[in-house]
Amino acid sequence: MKTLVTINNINKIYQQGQVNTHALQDVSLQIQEGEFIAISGPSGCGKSTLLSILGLLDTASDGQYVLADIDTKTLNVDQRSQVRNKHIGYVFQSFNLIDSLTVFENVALPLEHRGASKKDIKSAVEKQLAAVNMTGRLDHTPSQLSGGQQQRVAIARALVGEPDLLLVDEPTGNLDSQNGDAVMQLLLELNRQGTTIVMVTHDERYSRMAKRQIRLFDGKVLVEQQEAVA
Ligand SMILES: Nc1ncnc2c1ncn2[C@@H]1O[C@H](COP(=O)(O)OP(=O)(O)OP(=O)(O)O)[C@@H](O)[C@H]1O
Repeated sequence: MKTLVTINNINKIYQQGQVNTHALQDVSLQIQEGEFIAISGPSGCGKSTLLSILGLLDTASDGQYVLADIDTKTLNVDQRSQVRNKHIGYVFQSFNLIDSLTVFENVALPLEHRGASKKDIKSAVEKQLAAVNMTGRLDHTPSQLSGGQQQRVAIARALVGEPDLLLVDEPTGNLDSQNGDAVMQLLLELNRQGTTIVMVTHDERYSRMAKRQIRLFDGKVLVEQQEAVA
């Protein structure tokens, strides 16, 4: 299996006035293609910080992050957003869909940023919405959808550019248990089809479904468990 992510001794220190918060302390991690990793741990332990660094939404204070053989330290701002657009899909707890756009337009956004043709956008968006079982809602706006449906559209948007890595932050956090279960089943199915997933979750039930579980505590990796390969 190919290594997709290597992080070595990542530290993240937030500075706010006189106060320094050491949110991540010497975290090292390798992610292979095809893995499904759940990151859990108590509130404030650094889960979202780690995910934002993996997603190139934030930078580490020090340490190394290599994504798809690219040393991210060498990237300027434009290159970072290009690498993010090409290699990463990000799903937020609060969906982050744009309500003035339709479902189709929301999912099309990453491809429009890449300058893809209208024809390619149409076929990729329709394929992705079918994969999350949201065909038939193309012209709705997000506010006309249930929370579970909005999260499925957000997953379609994250996957439409065929990223190498899907990062999901508390994907079920704003959903009732039925919709949460459905989103989790969708993520498991996407992983079975080959998508590499890193998911932050508070929910033990969901973290146990991942093949590999990482527990953070006070910004450090506390325990790591991996499902035995039969
Ligand atoms: N922008 C910021 N500025 C200052 N401190 C921050 C910032 N973001 C996070 N922190 C601090 O860094 C630590 C880790 O925060 P983080 O959001 O990564 O935790 P978390 O495990 O995702 O928490 P939760 O489960 O509550 O979402 C916390 O102490 C938090 O207060």
